[in-house]
Amino acid sequence: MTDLIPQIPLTGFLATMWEIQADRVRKARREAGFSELARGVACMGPVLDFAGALRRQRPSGPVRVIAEVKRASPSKGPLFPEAKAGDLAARYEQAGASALSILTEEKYFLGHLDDLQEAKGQVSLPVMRKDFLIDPYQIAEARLCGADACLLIAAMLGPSRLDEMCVAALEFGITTLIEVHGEEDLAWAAEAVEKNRTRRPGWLPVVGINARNLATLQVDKEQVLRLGAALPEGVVKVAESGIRDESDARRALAAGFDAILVGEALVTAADPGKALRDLIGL
Ligand SMILES: O=P(O)(O)OC[C@@H](O)[C@@H](O)c1c[nH]c2ccccc12
Repeated sequence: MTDLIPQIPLTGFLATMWEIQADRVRKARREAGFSELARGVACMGPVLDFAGALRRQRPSGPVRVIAEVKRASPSKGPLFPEAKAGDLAARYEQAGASALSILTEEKYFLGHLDDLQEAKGQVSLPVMRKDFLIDPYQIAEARLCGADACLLIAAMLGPSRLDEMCVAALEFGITTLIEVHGEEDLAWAAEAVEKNRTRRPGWLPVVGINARNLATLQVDKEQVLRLGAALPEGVVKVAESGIRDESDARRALAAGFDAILVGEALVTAADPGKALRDLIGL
């Protein structure tokens, strides 16, 4: 897969982001080719079990939280621009996070791949690269920077590219969090999950429902609860975006989600560790 053209028509923020990512991949490839990266990946140690860390063992168990390092967002602007990824990651771990999400997108989220490496060096939790990944090259990059998992946005990739990215992730030994927002991309995700299960029996899929539509950046919290019920069986279910307090977390749990992904409410709190502890109810 060397072409960097969207497989499906993209609008709004997703279209803008595709162009930015395609540029980044072209530039990065000039510095280090794909085969060079793949060789590096082959020398990496084992990954941590991101999916297993999120699955709730009993229905009454505490909510699993993926705590996010996010300096800024396209909708709100700067949130915690001076955040140190390693420090924040360590505070999240101490406060009881089950896994971490590290935004590596530079232009709108003020993240960097170095943040991933820095966070990974400070914690023993599974860490996910959160970005708008469009090419297997970026999955190899994630793995080389210590990621145990990476985000795949179904509405950005379309069905066949999503599947190709899943194959690359399996190859590089990294877990995927497949993110959906609506019914169409949910169907693509379900298809990709089924194919991957055939490729790797026993593979535990992780699917996230994002309350935010990434083309328009609008949030619809009810949509998450509705679509949660439509997720296939045997999938680790993650509710993403707009979760601010314990009542939001409780609603996600009641709707059958295993885990929640929280960024803004933590990074904008005076004490992110305390905000996380309150959310988990420890
Ligand atoms: O900051 P919030 O509202 O708690 O949301 C976190 C996370 O869900 C959000 O950052 C996110 C979800 N999907 C994404 C895709 C790309 C970038 C960011 C995201």
